[in-house]
Amino acid sequence: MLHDPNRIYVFDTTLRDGEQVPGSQLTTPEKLIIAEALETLGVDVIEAGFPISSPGDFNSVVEISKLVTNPTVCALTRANKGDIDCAAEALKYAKHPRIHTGIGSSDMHIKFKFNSTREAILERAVEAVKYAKGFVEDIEFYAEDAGRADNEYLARMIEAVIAAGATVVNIPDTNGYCLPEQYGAKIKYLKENVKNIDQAIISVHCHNDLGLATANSLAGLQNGARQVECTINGIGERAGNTSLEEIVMALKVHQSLDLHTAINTKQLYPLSGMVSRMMRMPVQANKAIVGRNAFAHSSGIHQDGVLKHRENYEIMNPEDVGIDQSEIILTARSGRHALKHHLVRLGYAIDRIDLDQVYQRFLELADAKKELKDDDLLQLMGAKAEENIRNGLAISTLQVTTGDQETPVATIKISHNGTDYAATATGNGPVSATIKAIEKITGKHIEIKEFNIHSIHGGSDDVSKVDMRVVYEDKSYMGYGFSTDIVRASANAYLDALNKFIELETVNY
Ligand SMILES: CC(=O)SCCNC(=O)CCNC(=O)[C@H](O)C(C)(C)COP(=O)(O)OP(=O)(O)OC[C@H]1O[C@@H](n2cnc3c(N)ncnc32)[C@H](O)[C@@H]1OP(=O)(O)O
Ligand SMILES: CC(C)C(=O)C(=O)O
Repeated sequence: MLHDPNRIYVFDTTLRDGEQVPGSQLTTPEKLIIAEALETLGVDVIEAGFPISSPGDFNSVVEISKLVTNPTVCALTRANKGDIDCAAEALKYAKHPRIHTGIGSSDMHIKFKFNSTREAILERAVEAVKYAKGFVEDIEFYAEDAGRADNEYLARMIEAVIAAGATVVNIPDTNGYCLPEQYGAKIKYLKENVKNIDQAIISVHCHNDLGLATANSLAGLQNGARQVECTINGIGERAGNTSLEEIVMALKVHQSLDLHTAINTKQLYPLSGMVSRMMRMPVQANKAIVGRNAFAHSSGIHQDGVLKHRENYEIMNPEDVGIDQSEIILTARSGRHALKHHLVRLGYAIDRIDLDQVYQRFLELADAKKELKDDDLLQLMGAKAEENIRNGLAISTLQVTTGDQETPVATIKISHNGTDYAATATGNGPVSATIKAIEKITGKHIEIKEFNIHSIHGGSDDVSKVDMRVVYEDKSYMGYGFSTDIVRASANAYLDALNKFIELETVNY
């Protein structure tokens, strides 16, 4: 029945089981956006809803059926005629419709949910499949709570529903009860003991109550299941479902399993963000594959390892899941390699930096601030330029007079190797006077190509950040400066750029 015996069909139930999460209900237009993205992702089946549950859900199944082309559109029902009639009606525009019907299979459910017997429930299961078969060809049967069901009874039920026309048989671990070995053994048992099992695809549908949903689904696939039911970000009833991104990437990373899906993995991260925003379900930072920290390294030994060879600490390429690149986060646990990496990225000539000196001051700031961003580093480098950058130029004093009735004049003292060098210049404003005074000291013609002033937090007493791009001998250099005084911030930015290229022996004092 399957063309490729190693192909795993991905059945996405974000819009049905995922949407059962309290507070995550979606409108039909929102569901359509997600359904379209799921089609682009390459899922094989979209479980679009439970049509009998509400007019809104019915309408969503209708609209998704009209919208998508390639994936099968599936609608959930209980094992009764009313639900099945309603699902069939909702699916009437689907190019590939599937009805997903079923009933409890564990003694717990049979006794305490249905107050019934094994035989009576088996009969209802068969009747439901036969009835659904009257509407569509593709019928999936779910044996709810199969994780806790007796295997021998479960096998009888599965054999009977396949004989009645089920094309897919879903073996849900509804309560996330099983251990991977137990769940794998259950699928193996069905493969070996259901006579007509080759006439249907076995599907795994695992919940995450013990954090084992992905492991259990994998165990099921390794034992012969060929469809996996999952949700984006693993959302779903209680602790959630198998996470689509985890199962897909586990199969991709472990090529030796020789099982593959048709998922375009580069869509995983963008879709995770879309679902999280629309369903108001934040993704935990350490969530595998799509969490904020999944490709972020913050401790020095790991950062050094990643910078030397990414695979030292990454088993996947972030680009494969749609994340641009791994991140090296600067914290007090970072080492010199990570610090150096960021300084080089920001344009500092590392051979001119006293790294040990900068590192000590970096640690003090990181202990206080937890995580350092680019602006923190730039400020750190600008604040004590002379100590940070070997033979760097730094402002000792700056005196500026300006006003609308007088020509702006700047007198600046720049220190170098413990000696101050002074110059005075006029300009058409206080910044231009200051830059000209610095030019007099260096004796270089340096063109300023870009010059931006930002306030960091807002407010007139704020710290200003200046970024400046200068060109010298046909090369561009960025400089950054910080100060509560915008003239001084501008001078700091200019000197920061100069410190990246100017040869100090040639400075014209
Ligand atoms: C494991 C899962 O995730 S299953 C899917 C769960 N999702 C949902 O329940 C969301 C949608 N549900 C709903 O909108 C509503 O529960 C409805 C419309 C389905 C039913 O609403 P109500 O008719 O008011 O019944 P209610 O939900 O209170 O109780 C469920 C009834 O369905 C029966 N039932 C439960 N599962 C099945 C089944 N698979 N097949 C047949 N009957 C079932 C229960 O025994 C109970 O019947 P009873 O009234 O004879 O005791
Ligand atoms: C309806 C079935 C497939 C289900 O969601 C479960 O058993 O968890």
